[in-house]
Amino acid sequence: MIGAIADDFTGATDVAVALRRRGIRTVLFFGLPPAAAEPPEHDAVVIALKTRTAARTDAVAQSLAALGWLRSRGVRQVYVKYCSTFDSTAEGNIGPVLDALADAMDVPVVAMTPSSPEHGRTQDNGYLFVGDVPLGESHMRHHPLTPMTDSYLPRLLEGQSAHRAGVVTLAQVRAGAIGRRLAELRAEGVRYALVDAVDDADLLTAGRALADAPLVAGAAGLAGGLAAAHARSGHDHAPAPAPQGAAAVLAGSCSARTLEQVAAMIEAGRPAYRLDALADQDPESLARDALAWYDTLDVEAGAPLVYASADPAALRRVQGIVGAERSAAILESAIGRVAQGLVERGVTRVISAGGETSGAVVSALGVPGGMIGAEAARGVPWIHTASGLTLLLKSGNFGEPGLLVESSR
Ligand SMILES: Nc1ncnc2c1ncn2[C@@H]1O[C@H](COP(=O)(O)OP(=O)(O)O)[C@@H](O)[C@H]1O
Ligand SMILES: O=C(O)[C@@H](O)C(=O)COP(=O)(O)O
Repeated sequence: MIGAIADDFTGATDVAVALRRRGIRTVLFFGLPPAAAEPPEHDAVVIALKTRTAARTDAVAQSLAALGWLRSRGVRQVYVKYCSTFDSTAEGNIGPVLDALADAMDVPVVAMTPSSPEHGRTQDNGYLFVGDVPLGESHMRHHPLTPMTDSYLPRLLEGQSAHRAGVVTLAQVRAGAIGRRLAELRAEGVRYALVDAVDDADLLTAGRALADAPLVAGAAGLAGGLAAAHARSGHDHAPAPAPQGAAAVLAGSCSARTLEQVAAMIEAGRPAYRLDALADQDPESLARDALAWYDTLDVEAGAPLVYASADPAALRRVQGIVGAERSAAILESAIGRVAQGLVERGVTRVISAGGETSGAVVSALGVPGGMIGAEAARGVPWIHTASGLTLLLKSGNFGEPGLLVESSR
């Protein structure tokens, strides 16, 4: 059985659906599952944590607790899911969490890659690319919480870890030499092996080579490679019907793709309300005003959008005046409260854009987990919860420009 520990909620849905696509029955928990949790029959568990930007000690403690839960359930392989754009700060948590898990599991070498070619993320010679652009020159340099300005993965990881990092080159991957290279790195005392992968075939090769590794890390791409190696069936599941019910969209991502999707909602004439942390720094009153606006809407107007998303210039202005962490915390808290208010008013389909934002929404709604349903976009599945709510937690950069409009019809 595979057990994945994801550092944010959208990443968790992304890795869960990568497993499910290969016929692996996957249960998703938001937060640490209770000790006595009895999920339906499954082959994989994904535990969604909100540790990407948490304090280090907290991120490590939560990840170790998740490891303990997974081990108590007999998990054979642990997968640490981080972002395909390696989102983290210099004080970030990818290194410390991996250090702690590898120590706890006594694993000498951990292979990993953020490569996810279907989303345009590829790793070559240890450098991460977003499309044709090195990560540090991509739009990720403007991220509100984890601006990425370096593209060389071993340096990024070593900056956060007590251990050294090396590369398994594309030539070694394609020559079937991953195992040999891992043994070499281990002999040199290098703990982390960043595996080059520029297409899906490379990820399948890596998945086969790592099928028995106790601890592996990366984005959803390599999890898909491992899933293929463990697959119950080689086929995608038949698409389930898209959910129905009153919908609302909440957007807190400032990623380039989300900005396009927010603009598409506004262009489509959907009612849209902007949460402005410059005008009001009290999450409670921000949310109260947004809900008062919602109460005036005509149901015929279509599913509404409540958003904080801002372009890089507007974001810099807010962060300069209110502070980056403070403005993010205010807006996440406000969006969580809006989500609660919307559900109290009868919304049953909650669509949320952004990883941190989705964590805030799901936590405010108190949803313990769910089953993975149809994909509204690649890596963006509907999540069916026991309470009857359906959730779409969209990674900031995922989905076509029309995704928010279409999923909320
Ligand atoms: N206008 C804004 N000013 C300051 N921070 C913002 C603004 N809009 C959103 N944020 C914050 O930016 C962060 C975006 O992160 P996240 O939701 O993870 O998006 P992504 O998936 O694109 O990384 C959130 O913490 C959110 O509250
Ligand atoms: O790996 C990815 O790109 C996603 O699964 C993911 O983690 C995205 O995070 P957010 O952009 O913060 O939603």
